[in-house]
Amino acid sequence: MKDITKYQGVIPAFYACYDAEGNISTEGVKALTRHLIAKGVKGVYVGGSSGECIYQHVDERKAVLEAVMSEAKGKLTVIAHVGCNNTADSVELARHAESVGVDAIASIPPIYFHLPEYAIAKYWNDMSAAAPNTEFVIYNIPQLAGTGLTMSLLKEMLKNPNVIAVKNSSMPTQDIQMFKDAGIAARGEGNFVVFNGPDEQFVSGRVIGADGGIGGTYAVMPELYLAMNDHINKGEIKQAQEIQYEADRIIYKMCEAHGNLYAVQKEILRRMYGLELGGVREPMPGLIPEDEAIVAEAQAMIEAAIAKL
Ligand SMILES: CC(=O)N[C@H](C=O)[C@@H](O)[C@H](O)[C@H](O)CO
Ligand SMILES: CC(=O)C(=O)O
Repeated sequence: MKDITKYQGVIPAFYACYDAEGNISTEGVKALTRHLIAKGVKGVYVGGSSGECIYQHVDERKAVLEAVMSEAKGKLTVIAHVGCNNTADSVELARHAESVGVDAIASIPPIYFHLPEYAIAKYWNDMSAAAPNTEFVIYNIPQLAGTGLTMSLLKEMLKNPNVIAVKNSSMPTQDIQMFKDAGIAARGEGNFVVFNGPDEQFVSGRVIGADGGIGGTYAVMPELYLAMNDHINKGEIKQAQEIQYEADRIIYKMCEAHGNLYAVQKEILRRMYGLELGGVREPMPGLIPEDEAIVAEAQAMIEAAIAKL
């Protein structure tokens, strides 16, 4: 039996942390890691979409993961997203992730070219072979990757015993149940995990069977997701739903800015906790002066929602 309890809970997607010049700030990475440990989250998902992985070099991604591990080892479940869109770099990151002791590696499928399933499976399995003692999480995010996880591809991947989970960011919550059923059919109850992706439906995802969630807005308001998760564990759906509605309104507010959602969230963390995590890398749009009111309003909404818990 695998130990899947380490994946059951609230796992914030880690934000890219930059200094004033836009270089990786390992100090920022460490500070954000300590901040999330203090908030009581289950783990972190490093180097995914929120980590701006597609805009970072291999060496930068290694430095980020090493800085996370220096604070998180033994305290958090660490899942390292290692996909780079070419096999060689992804394999290098997978090997590195295992060497620093992560719990799992994860990857999106190759993006841009729509490759056949056998090529996607080989891409993932090559990474997994470079981290043979590390569990593997399939990241399904069809609206951004341009390729969706099919049942035949999942079944092919389930032949690899390291494949422990799907992080599902597609919008139909029924996909969670479908992937989980297939995983359990292959591995047995308690041996396969599905993570909820869309934060806006964390409660629905958990209710239909997601074991936990990995999300891009957890780090800015972990209290809300931790409370939703606790309510769901106790069967208190109405209370969980009320917090979900608040979280969704906050997300919609943050998305009104000209600047990218991650830029908004990092600015809110700076204002609330003094965390200096920088902006976002171009071509993602940064904050502009007109975003001030939206940032302030979103921060006030977060503070009010936390105060109500
Ligand atoms: C499309 C996308 O980026 N999805 C993320 C991961 O699943 C979510 O966590 C979103 O960041 C979140 O739901 C806000 O829209
Ligand atoms: C949101 C998320 O899961 C990611 O950053 O990849």
